[in-house]
Amino acid sequence: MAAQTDKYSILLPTYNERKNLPIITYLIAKTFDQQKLNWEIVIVDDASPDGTQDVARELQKIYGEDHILLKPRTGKLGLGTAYVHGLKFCTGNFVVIMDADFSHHPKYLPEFIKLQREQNLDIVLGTRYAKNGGVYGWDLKRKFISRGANLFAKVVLAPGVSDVTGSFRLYKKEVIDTLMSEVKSKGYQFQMEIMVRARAHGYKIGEVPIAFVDRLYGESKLGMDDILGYVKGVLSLLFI
Ligand SMILES: Nc1nc2c(ncn2[C@@H]2O[C@H](COP(=O)(O)OP(=O)(O)O[C@H]3O[C@H](CO)[C@@H](O)[C@H](O)[C@@H]3O)[C@@H](O)[C@H]2O)c(=O)[nH]1
Ligand SMILES: [Mg+2]
Repeated sequence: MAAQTDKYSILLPTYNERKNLPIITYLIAKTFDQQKLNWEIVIVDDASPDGTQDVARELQKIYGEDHILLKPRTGKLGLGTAYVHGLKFCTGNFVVIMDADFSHHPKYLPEFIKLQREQNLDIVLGTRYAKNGGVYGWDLKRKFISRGANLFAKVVLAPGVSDVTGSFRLYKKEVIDTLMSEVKSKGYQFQMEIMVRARAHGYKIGEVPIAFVDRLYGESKLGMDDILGYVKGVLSLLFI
């Protein structure tokens, strides 16, 4: 049931997203305003040298400090802890986690919300690996690693979802609070661990196919250590 008091907190971790932040904010604001839904964006910026925080402060003037919350940290402390930090400031009863670089396009948000409401889901995840989903802009190596990571987790842990490493997700607030308090990993296996724990809780999960488009500039820092960390992470979850 859709409640008048529903509020959506969009948790946006940023590192050098000065160019992307204004447009992504505009599209998120437009989406929620059109649907007459309460929203806020919680920006967790890790002292980006490109001036992302100056842009965030400008956006606060335009949209209001009740809509744009800036919760910076003093250095680049990583994505996993950025979520933990940002979550403390979310006041909505739903939390959306997404990237700020347009790999996760706001155009999918209405579908996430609709599906959640229809089935009273605990989690809705964006999947690249179901019909009508996809990945664009990655080289073969990164595609292979991502597919391999998902297949490995599927075979070993049977998480029951088609994309365990993606991070475009909508959660009920109490659900993400619970999961975050349990999750141990901080690296690339973070998203996977969340889904495995969600399954262990028996949470109701739905999927929306998304096209993941890689950012135009910069490159991923994914390396051999991350891959080994991921494999260890999957195996360590065998006995939760
Ligand atoms: N605050 C903060 N934000 C960060 C940091 N590192 C990255 N970010 C922000 O987190 C988002 C994702 O970072 P990317 O560097 O663009 O990640 P990616 O390589 O495209 O990886 C994506 O796909 C993976 C799965 O295939 C996902 O696991 C990952 O979360 C992300 O969605 C962006 O909004 C970026 O600005 C950090 O240390 N601190
Ligand atoms: Mg990216």
